[in-house]
Amino acid sequence: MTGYKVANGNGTTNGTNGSTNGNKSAEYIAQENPTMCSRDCCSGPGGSRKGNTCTDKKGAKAGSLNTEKIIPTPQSLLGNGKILCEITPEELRALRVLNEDTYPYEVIEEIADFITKGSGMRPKIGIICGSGLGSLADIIQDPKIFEYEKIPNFPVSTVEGHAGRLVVGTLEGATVMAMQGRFHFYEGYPLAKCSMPVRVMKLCGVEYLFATNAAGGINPRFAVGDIMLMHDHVNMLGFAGNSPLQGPNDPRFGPRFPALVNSYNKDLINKAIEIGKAMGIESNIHVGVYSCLGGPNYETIAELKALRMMGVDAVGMSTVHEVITARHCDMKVFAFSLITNKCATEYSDKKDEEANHDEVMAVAKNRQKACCELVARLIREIHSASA
Ligand SMILES: O=P(O)(O)O[C@H]1O[C@H](CO)[C@@H](O)[C@H]1O
Ligand SMILES: Nc1nc2[nH]cnc2c(=O)[nH]1
Repeated sequence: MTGYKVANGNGTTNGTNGSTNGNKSAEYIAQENPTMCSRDCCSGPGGSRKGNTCTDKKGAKAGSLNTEKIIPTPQSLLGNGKILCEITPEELRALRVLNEDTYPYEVIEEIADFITKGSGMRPKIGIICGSGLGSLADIIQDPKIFEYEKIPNFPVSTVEGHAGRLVVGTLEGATVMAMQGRFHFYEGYPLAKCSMPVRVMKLCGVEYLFATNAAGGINPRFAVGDIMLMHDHVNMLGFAGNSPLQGPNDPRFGPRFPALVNSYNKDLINKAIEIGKAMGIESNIHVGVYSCLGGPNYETIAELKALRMMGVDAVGMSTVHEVITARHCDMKVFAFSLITNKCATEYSDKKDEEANHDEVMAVAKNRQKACCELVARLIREIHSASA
């Protein structure tokens, strides 16, 4: 039998070993001493059935605190403390993984195997396409396409401008895999889940992460359509105590306390500057600091002023946790922001100074050619240097 326990009073399940005796049904075993009564139990905390006297001490104690907590399994379904669920062990495992904030090494390995076997490739470069920058994956040759929903244990994209496909193939001779759609914290995914695909990339064989994003320009020298090569970041979600590396550390990925100085590869930044010159867009290329906020709302003027004072040049809602995860597992990182809007740092009633996602997408579409060329040329350099 499974050893899965029904709620511990706040509605969470404690999965330990997912094995069963092979029956179609998996058995849930009710906790012996539930800390709370269910709706159907009594008139104690969470209980609604009149005249049913509960003798549970914990329930009574919680009642005196007047807290309204409910375990999600109705008492009436528990029978002898057991309920039978018509789900297979595989479904049970998938449910567990989808509800978890962390992905065990073995699950990441399974996803990576699915991709390498399905594509017949071990890509060396991983690309994450920012909002409206999905065309970075369209230039991949001989693409093998994996819809996110068909990849086992993979989240799905929910944001416009993020198609939700993984594209594996070659670009300028190098083997690459590109995420046409990333996962954001504001979609409801924990940070570890948002950046889980970076670990998949690592186990597929990826050595270089190219992370791209659409961002608001705070530096007054930046114009809409400019490209900011990231040389550092300010992790606002980290300031708030949130990290993709929270929880038990698996040393097969990296150390418990990774250093993040020099996270953004200087050689790649310098090469990109050279490429920008060769493309004739050097005045549109900057090097700067990106900051990630949780979103989905854009920033207030006071927040933008504060970010500017902190030395931030561009602001978005992504990338930082992906970079942290990539550095943790020792990948080389190149990242850039396409400046899709200028962030106002003075109060104004002008509606056109407010950021909006349609504008973000439109600018990204306009500048996709330059972004694609920059990425392709840099990949060519990496590939020819290693050949
Ligand atoms: O960072 P990417 O995914 O490029 O998208 C940016 O653009 C969206 C807001 O317009 C947010 O998701 C923000 O993070
Ligand atoms: N947080 C944030 N994300 C963005 N993505 C594109 N533009 C912006 C912006 O102005 N702020």
